[in-house]
Amino acid sequence: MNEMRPPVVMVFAGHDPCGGAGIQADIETLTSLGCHPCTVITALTAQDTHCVRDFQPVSVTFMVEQARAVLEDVRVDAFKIGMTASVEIIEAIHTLLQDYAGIPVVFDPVMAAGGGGALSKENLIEAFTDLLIPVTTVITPNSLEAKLICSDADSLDACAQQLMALGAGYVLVTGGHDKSPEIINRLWGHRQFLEEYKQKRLPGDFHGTGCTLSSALAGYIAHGASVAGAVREAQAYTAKAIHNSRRLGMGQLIPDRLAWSSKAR
Ligand SMILES: Nc1ncnc2c1ncn2[C@@H]1O[C@H](COP(=O)(O)OP(=O)(O)O)[C@@H](O)[C@H]1O
Ligand SMILES: Cc1ncc(COP(=O)(O)O)c(N)n1
Repeated sequence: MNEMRPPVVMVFAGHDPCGGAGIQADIETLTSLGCHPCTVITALTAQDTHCVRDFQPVSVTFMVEQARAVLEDVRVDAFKIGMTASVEIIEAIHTLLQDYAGIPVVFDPVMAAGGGGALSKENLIEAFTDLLIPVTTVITPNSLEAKLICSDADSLDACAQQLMALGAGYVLVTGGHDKSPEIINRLWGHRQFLEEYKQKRLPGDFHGTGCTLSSALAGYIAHGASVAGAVREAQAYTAKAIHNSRRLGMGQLIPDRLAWSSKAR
């Protein structure tokens, strides 16, 4: 037996059968960073490398049963929340997290797929703001999600301040959707702007980049990194996965999240 215990991250997320986003992206990312993912499926989706065709949330009772079974057995070092699909599922995750306060929570407020297609049939914003953001350590909206959640804010800074006032410890707004030649990600924490990260935009459209970045962030935090340190490392990890993306279908490219750990590539 190996006595070394890897950091454990419990992920709440949906399944993407093309393997580019969702729970598979989370498993690949966390595993290649030396963490052990415990995965609670919130929804099944029918999607390809282009877009989402449909999805079905899982039974809430059964989702809670999945999570409780693991939480009563395994010590978890961080939570990551991705696709939540319904208000009912958000309520259940909120109730679960109440019993595990103090464990860092990385929340990627997924509402739609990057390539197109809703990943919820109802408006989740009120449930996000009332139930998940107050228990979040780091929220990772892309700039569109930040503006949707904070619809009355007139700048990204105002969005971030609003998210922190709701209870998020840190806000990382990602700029993958901005279409500028340079991608700018911005980090706020402790009610103030902390840092801006610029990187060259690689040509192409990529599937599951937000899932990869937020899982990597949860992984580094589970390893004990500070939030600012984890943000830097997670961006480097994501950049490498995107740089090594492969064309598997006719739509978006799929980042190679194993490129990090494999010397053969
Ligand atoms: N074309 C790209 N070139 C380089 N990095 C990218 C590219 N697209 C995304 N990324 C990286 O992945 C991160 C997350 O992607 P983004 O599209 O912002 O999130 P989401 O998938 O949640 O919409 C970006 O902040 C950036 O660091
Ligand atoms: C099951 C699932 N979860 C999340 C996303 C969003 O992915 P992205 O990282 O491209 O925003 C997705 N397309 N499918």
